[in-house]
Amino acid sequence: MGIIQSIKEQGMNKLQVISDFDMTLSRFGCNGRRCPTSHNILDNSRVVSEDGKKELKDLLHYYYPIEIDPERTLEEKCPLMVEWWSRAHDLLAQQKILKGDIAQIVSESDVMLRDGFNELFDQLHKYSVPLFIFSAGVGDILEEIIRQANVFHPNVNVVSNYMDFDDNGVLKCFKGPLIHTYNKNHTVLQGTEYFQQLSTRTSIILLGDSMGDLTMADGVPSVENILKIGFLNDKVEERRGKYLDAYDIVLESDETLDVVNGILRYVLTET
Ligand SMILES: Nc1ccn([C@@H]2O[C@H](COP(=O)(O)O)[C@@H](O)[C@H]2O)c(=O)n1
Repeated sequence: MGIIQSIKEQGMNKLQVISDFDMTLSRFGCNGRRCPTSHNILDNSRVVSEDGKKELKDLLHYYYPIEIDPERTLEEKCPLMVEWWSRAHDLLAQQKILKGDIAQIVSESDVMLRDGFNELFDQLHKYSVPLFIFSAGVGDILEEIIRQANVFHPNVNVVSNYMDFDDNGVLKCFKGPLIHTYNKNHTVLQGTEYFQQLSTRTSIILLGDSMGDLTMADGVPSVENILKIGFLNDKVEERRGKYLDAYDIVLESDETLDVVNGILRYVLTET
C-alpha cells in the first residue's frame, strides 16, 4: 500500500507534521528575486550597521555555496556550518538589537510565506494535528512571521535558535544548543520531551528543503509511516538525483504549498 493511503487509514489522530521553516514554509523567491531567510531579515534590517551588513553578506556568500554543495560530505560541511552560524550570531550580538524592534523588523522585511500557507496552518489546526517547526533559522523572527500572518495556532510548536536578551531587552547572545542545517535531529532536542508527548502520533508528513531536513523526525519513538516532501529550490539540476533518492516527493521551483495541502485534504477528509 502507498504511504499516503496508509497515513489516511491510520487516521488524523495518528498524524503529526514536522516542517522546516526557511525556504520550506517561507518562499525561496518571488518575481525572480530571492526572499530572505529569518537570518537575512535581521542582516538586512535597519538595526544592523553598514559594516555589519557587509560582514554578514560576506559570510553568506562564502558559506551558502558550501551548504548546498552536492559534492561535499556531511562530515565536511558540519564544522563549516557551525563556523558560519557562530560567526553570524557573534556579529548580530554586537549590533545592540532590541527585543522591542523585532515585530517592526519583520513587518518591514520582504519575507513571504508560501502560497497556500493559510490553508496548511488552518487545516492542521482544525483537525488538531500537531505542527512541529524545526528550524536552523532565528526562532524569535520566524515566530513573529507566523504571528503576523495570524497562523500561530496552539497546535504549532517551534524549536529553533532563540535570541538571549539582557534585562534591558538588548540582544547579548543566542541560546544553545546551536541548530544548523545538518544537526536537525534528536541531539538538539534533548530535554524538550516534545516527541515523547506525541508518541501515539506515528504517521508523519515531513517537509524540508535540504538534505539536512531528512533527519528532523529521528527523535520520534515509533514511526509507522513517513512521507517526506522536499522542496528543491536551488541548484536544481545538480541536486535532483540526491533529492529524488531521499525524498518521496520532490517539488521543483514550486513556491506553493498546493501539493501538501492536496495530500492533507485527502488524508484528513473521511470517505
Ligand atoms: N547566518 C545565516 C545562517 C543560515 N542561513 C540560512 O538559513 C537557513 C536556515 O535553516 P532552516 O533549517 O530553517 O532552513 C539555512 O538554510 C541557511 O541557508 C542564513 O541565511 N544566514
